[in-house]
Amino acid sequence: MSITKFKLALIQLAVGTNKAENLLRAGRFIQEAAKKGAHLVTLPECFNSPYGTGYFAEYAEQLETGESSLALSSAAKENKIYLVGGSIPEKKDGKLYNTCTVWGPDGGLLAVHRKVHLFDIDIPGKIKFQESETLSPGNEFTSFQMGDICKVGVGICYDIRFAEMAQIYARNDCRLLIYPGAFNMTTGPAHWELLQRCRAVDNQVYVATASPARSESSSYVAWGHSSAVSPWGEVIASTDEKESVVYADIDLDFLEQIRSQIPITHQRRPDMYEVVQKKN
Ligand SMILES: NC(=O)CCC(=O)C(=O)O
Repeated sequence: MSITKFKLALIQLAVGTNKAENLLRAGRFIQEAAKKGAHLVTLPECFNSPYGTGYFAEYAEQLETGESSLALSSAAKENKIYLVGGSIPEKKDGKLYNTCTVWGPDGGLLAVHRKVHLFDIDIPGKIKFQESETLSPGNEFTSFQMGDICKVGVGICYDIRFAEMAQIYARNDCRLLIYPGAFNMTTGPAHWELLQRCRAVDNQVYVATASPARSESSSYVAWGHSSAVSPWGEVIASTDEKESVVYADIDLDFLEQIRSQIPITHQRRPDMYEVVQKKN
């Protein structure tokens, strides 16, 4: 019989300018989460580097040889967990990406997600951010199979705003969507929880986010509030802005119950509308 319940840990890491220290801290929290029974652990967006276009080139690594990949692979293996490695600035073929790697309990690389939707916004007097000044977008959807438990879809931060991507993951059998992310002090209070609850209710899936902890002295001040939301749209675990680990119990029987009670999957009208996946 396959497992239908497991513990998810979301590490809201205090990320600083010292990469080695970021990796060490992440390793310690991963170990703590595994000891507390987490089967799947997630780090935040840009967990090895401060988040900002001025930092990406300096902190970027190649996935095959980088110290962050090595640290994540070892942490997954030593703690026998599935690990969504937040994201890091990646250098590949002369370009930079915002990239999430996923590791299995044997330390093997299970999936690579390069942020598909770059965070380019301009809210006058509040925040202007242009990831595309230095980063290139990824061009693939990314999911991974967590043993025989469930399939998990991966997006990075701004990706959560694109409902079609979540719909495609759900249609492809993902029951949990994970978004390492770093919303800010303008869009965070307005949209962070709302978007997670929307993606969860629309698709009847669990949705989880992991943010860096807030640092008022950073050039980009993160909102924090790493959370998990159930397919009912309820926030089942969350935190404030400080460094912490959020634990959530994922219950796939509950998810199936909701899907059978409100069977929207079978009630769609493809004769009237359709979301089409054009790439893998
Ligand atoms: N790092 C990001 O993609 C930030 C996204 C964000 O803050 C938003 O409002 O969307």
